[in-house]
Amino acid sequence: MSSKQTTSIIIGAGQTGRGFIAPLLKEDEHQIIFIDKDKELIQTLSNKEQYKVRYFGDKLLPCTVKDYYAFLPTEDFAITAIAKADYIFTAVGEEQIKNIIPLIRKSLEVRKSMKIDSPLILVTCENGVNPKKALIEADLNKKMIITEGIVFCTTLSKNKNNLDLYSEDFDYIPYDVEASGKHFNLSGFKPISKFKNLIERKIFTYNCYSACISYIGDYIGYSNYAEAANDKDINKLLHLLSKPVNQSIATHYKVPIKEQELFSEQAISKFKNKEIKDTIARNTRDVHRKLLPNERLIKPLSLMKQYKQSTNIIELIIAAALHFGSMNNQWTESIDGILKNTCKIDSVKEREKIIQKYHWFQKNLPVEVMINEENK
Ligand SMILES: NC(=O)c1ccc[n+]([C@@H]2O[C@H](COP(=O)([O-])OP(=O)(O)OC[C@H]3O[C@@H](n4cnc5c(N)ncnc54)[C@H](O)[C@@H]3O)[C@@H](O)[C@H]2O)c1
Ligand SMILES: O=P(O)(O)OC[C@@H](O)[C@@H](O)[C@H](O)[C@H](O)CO
Repeated sequence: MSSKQTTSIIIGAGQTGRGFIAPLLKEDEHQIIFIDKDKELIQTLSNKEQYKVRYFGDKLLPCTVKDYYAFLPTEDFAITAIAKADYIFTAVGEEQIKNIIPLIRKSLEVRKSMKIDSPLILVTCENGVNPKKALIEADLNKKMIITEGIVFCTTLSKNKNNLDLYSEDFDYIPYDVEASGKHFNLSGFKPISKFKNLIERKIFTYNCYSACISYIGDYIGYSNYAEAANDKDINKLLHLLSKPVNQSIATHYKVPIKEQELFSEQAISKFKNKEIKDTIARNTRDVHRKLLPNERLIKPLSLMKQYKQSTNIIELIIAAALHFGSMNNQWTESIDGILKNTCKIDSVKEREKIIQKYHWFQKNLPVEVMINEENK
């Protein structure tokens, strides 16, 4: 296909795949092949032959990504390309990982028939505490190296019809070196030991705050994410939320409190940065996923309980997420049913506490009043 040294497949040619992972892979070394289930996107990528990634604040020169191929997962070219590849990076969303298994299985069979002995390396680049789980359960780790990366970088596309994107200037993806069993010889990828701790801290700090900003921001009426993050009441909430988040995370993951506080401050200052034109809509997406027990809201709640921290504010954010789901017709069950069956909160008393706050949102109570209630 090409004379470049390394063939790298990016499954998921959306914001992160196209705008963050592709520019990280050095153009002169990597033959990039995008695989995406969106037919229109694949057609546009193939027709336009190149696109630009600009950087928030416009202080850096844009990067042009070109000389790539783009296929649908159903095309034979996709199977052959994966069969011959060195690396696969996924950026499809954690819940979509299970759907790429048949494609990878077929490709591994073809790889075997081609007698390619070198190991195929897959790095998930998804938000979530265990994105590789479905791949391991499908036993794919016996035939390839599977590891996880963390995406700290925000990358946004304007709309579906425009390939160009805006991204933060982030030059690496931390990856789990223990799971991969080796250091990759890849610039842009940084080996991390005790990776599970870092990915969990990231989801329970950064993404927990992002849920606070976006679900409360949506309730107040914001559509611009940074504007919501700078709102006076949301700031107060972030301040109140960060205390139990930092205490419980520092204790649970055995990191110095100062280190966790710095991590937390970095998250808040990123989200308040008005140069990053993020939207409330992108951050509120998939509310059901965000309410799962191992996710950004329920897991911090259980850590706070475990380490005897105040749970008032996180309960309020959970209530805001439930309210968002109701307003957007996301539930077929009662709120109690969601708390019991999706969030897996067994205690009736605890569910009642959250439902009471959910009613505050249903009654349109001002956020300031809710904060005062919580601080009584
Ligand atoms: N965009 C960001 O700023 C950002 C930041 C941190 C983490 N992430 C994470 O990166 C991942 C991707 O997010 P995104 O923002 O790029 O989403 P996105 O919706 O922009 O892109 C996802 C792409 O994956 C494709 N896709 C979905 N299922 C597929 C499948 N089964 N086979 C092939 N293609 C499939 C979609 O068609 C889409 O083009 C998510 O896990 C997200 O949480 C994104
Ligand atoms: O991508 P999601 O839907 O899991 O979460 C939305 C945001 O919280 C997320 O994309 C953050 O902006 C990103 O993880 C940077 O911290």
